Amino acid sequence: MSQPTLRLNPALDVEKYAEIYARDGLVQIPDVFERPTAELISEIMETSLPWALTFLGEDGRPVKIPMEALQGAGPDLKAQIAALIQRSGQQYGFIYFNFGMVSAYNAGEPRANHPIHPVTGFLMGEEFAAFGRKLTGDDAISWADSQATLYRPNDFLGLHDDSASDEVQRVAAYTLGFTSRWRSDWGGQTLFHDPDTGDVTRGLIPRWNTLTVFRVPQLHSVAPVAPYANGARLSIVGWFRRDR
Ligand SMILES: O=C(O)CCC(=O)C(=O)O
Ligand SMILES: [Fe+2]
Repeated sequence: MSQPTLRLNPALDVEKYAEIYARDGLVQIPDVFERPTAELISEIMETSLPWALTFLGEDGRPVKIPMEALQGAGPDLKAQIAALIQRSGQQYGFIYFNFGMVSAYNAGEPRANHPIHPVTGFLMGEEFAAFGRKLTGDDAISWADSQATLYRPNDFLGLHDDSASDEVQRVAAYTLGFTSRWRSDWGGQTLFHDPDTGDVTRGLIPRWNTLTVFRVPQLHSVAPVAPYANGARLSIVGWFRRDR
């Protein structure tokens, strides 16, 4: 069977979406890939990524625990997670599964010919950067980084604004949704917060084959996935960047 071409859906009306981005600093683009391409990426995410549980550690750095190590994990991990949840009420915190696509791509892991690498390469490449420039109007965008994320019931990403640093210069955040079935009371929405009132100005349900792009810095979070959610929230997330 021949592989579908990795490219954005040629039918996308980028000018139309650029107007929305300029007006709102946030735009959602459905059918971002042609269906066979989206199905291929979905299948890779559902079946073959070596996920690691990641959460913000006490020292402010992410802790990462490979999925297979979780089976045998004992009370120590449970205590670490309980402490993270406790801290997240006072300060920034998160817990979800991830797979760092760019570092894996550069290191040839989990193996050199893993099917996710062409996806990472596509997102790092010129077609996606050019799309980012056209969409945001920022000509300095030179590439996009990426990580795959999986949220189970109770996973969350606390309030933050994606502020850039000198080494990591973020123009806009993007998420590529690959959640195929979601109920609107299952949580997991990407939430945008009014900094003055705390009201949620937008709450975007997890979707499939949908690209969301938003200007940063901008306050946002991922709502905790409901304990009774019957599924996982899958996406690829990253930033259009101007460093490099
Ligand atoms: O998954 C999302 O909807 C947002 C992710 C995000 O905000 C981040 O990774 O910084
Ligand atoms: Fe973010």
